[in-house]
Amino acid sequence: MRIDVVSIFPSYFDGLTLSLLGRARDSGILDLHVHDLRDWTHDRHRTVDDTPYGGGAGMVMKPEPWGLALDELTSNDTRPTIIFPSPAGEVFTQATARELANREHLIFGCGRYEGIDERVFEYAAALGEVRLISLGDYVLNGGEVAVMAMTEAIGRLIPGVVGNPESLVEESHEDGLLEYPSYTKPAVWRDHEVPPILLSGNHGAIATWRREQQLERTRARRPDLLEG
Ligand SMILES: NC(=S)c1ccno1
Repeated sequence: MRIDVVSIFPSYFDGLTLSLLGRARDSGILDLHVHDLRDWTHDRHRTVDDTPYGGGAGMVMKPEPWGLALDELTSNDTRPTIIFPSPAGEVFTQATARELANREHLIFGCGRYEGIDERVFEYAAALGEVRLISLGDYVLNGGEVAVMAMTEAIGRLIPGVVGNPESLVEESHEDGLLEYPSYTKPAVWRDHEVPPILLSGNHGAIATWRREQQLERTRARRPDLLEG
């Protein structure tokens, strides 16, 4: 999979050289490129924003640099998926991550200021599948943090990125429930004991207990996941 990220703060993504995704990039499993939107400006000040038509506070990202960036980044392929993090977008879930992990080419566009000129999304629709996606109902200062989160959630699902694919199965949201609690040595820590069932060696009983824990935690913390 190829991922292109466009931002006015490309150094935000230095963290994507570390750990699993860093190793996936080094091995060629993940072909990730981070770009500075200002590289597609042509004025002395490398301007990417201007005042909003209709008035209002703040600045809006100009369409021209985005148009040039998208033209260049989509020139070699069929129809990439072009994702813009936005509090006005669909909510990102594990199902979204699984869906997008099957794409060949993702382009992430990080908005800043009061957002990107709406015509960029209209223009991009002719170049690929456009998705406005939100991490949740809150506002960030820009899309970079959201792209870091989405890139990790998607990247870890790409075959070969995580050493043991089994570890991807029993995770929160993989089966629509929250994951069960995990424990490791010592069996007693500061008078806190590991649940005895986990020391029993009875794998059937352990599996049943873990499922019960998943349901109990989901009912308590995320009852919405059990509706419908
Ligand atoms: N909630 C999201 S993803 C966002 C992006 C920018 N501001 O909020």
